[in-house]
Amino acid sequence: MTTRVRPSNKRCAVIGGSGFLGRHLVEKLLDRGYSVSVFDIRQSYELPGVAFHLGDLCDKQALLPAMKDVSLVFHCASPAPASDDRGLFERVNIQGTRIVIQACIEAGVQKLVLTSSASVVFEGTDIKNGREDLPYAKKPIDYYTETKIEQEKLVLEACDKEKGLLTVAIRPHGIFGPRDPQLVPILVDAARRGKMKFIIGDGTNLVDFTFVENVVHGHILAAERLRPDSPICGKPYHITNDEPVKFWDFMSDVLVGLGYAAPRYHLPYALVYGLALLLWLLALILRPLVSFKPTFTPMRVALAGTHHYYNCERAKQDLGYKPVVSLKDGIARTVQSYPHLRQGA
Ligand SMILES: NC(=O)C1=CN([C@@H]2O[C@H](COP(=O)(O)OP(=O)(O)OC[C@H]3O[C@@H](n4cnc5c(N)ncnc54)[C@H](O)[C@@H]3O)[C@@H](O)[C@H]2O)C=CC1
Ligand SMILES: CC(C)=CCC[C@@H](C)[C@H]1CC[C@H]2C3=C(CC[C@]12C)[C@@]1(C)CCC(=O)C[C@@H]1CC3
Repeated sequence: MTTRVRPSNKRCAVIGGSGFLGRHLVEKLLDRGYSVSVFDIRQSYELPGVAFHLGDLCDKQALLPAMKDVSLVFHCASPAPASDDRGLFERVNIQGTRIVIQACIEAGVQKLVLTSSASVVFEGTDIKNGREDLPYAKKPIDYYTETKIEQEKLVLEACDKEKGLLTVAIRPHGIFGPRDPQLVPILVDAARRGKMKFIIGDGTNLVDFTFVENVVHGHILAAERLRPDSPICGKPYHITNDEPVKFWDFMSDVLVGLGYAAPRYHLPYALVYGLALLLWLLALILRPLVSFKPTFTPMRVALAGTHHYYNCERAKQDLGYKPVVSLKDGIARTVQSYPHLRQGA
């Protein structure tokens, strides 16, 4: 008779562990005494106690060694939203996630925690205090969102106590913090090119921006509370800073903190959205001839000009979640961490 070795509770794998969120998650898991395998297409750092497995998550044979003797898998890999590559999003976020689930089952993994996104319910119009029971976006605003929806459905539907795989999805929103490759660098690049003088709309729209350590905290709570008898199995959870802020106040705080001027002049939302749509279409048509990436994509304009903030009461109730870093401290720590992006640097 063969006895199956039950994977140790403190052994986990982070798919996408070389990324912004993934690396913060790995660091916190190590602090908490986990041993960690990272699976990613690239290795962006080295840390004692972390075993790197390089490969594409669409390749099950490459994934399996990273899941050996692992009881818990975090899946936080995705192509960057800015890539706007439909084929890539479908391959990685949909087909790849199916493969991740199959690999978890084959490897005897007991828990799978997906990093989804609160944007799975966002269609470009206001969301105020949105709860998890809002329907998925029927008209997702871009391919990234479209495939994040399918990815979340796949993972939550895979929750099967009989088969021994428990799943949960974390839906963060607007993650920011040290080493973020997206929000602050894109913002500073736009400011340096003189494109951050304008406020889109009246500037009163409230949005969630979530400090990365709060997102990590939500993931770890979910992983540790995920048990066959817990109410969290197969459910999505909003994880935010629980401090909705005016989009343009947040942008101004980051810009001013880095020595740039805050945006001042107002432009009508509909005009900017229309222009962004036109530019996006133009870029699509001209793609075979010239490649240019507009800074103000329809998705970014929609995010900059509408309310989108989410209620995280369910995470508080079921996970015992409470943000560990305030927005003010998060912004201060973020600004401090980018000396090379300061005005004049
Ligand atoms: N940054 C944000 O504001 C938000 C991010 N999310 C989600 O959080 C997760 C992490 O995002 P970030 O850390 O911001 O992105 P990131 O781009 O820094 O990290 C993603 C990682 O996934 C890896 N990856 C991509 N394709 C892969 C593949 N085929 N096989 C293996 N690894 C692959 C990349 O190499 C990268 O290291 C993603 O699932 C994203 O959808 C959700 C809400 C907001
Ligand atoms: C229009 C403008 C002022 C752009 C500069 C900032 C933007 C780059 C960010 C503002 C909100 C951010 C955001 C995301 C990416 C970066 C921003 C557009 C996400 C799309 C990342 C992936 C998600 O799942 C949702 C995020 C929502 C907020």
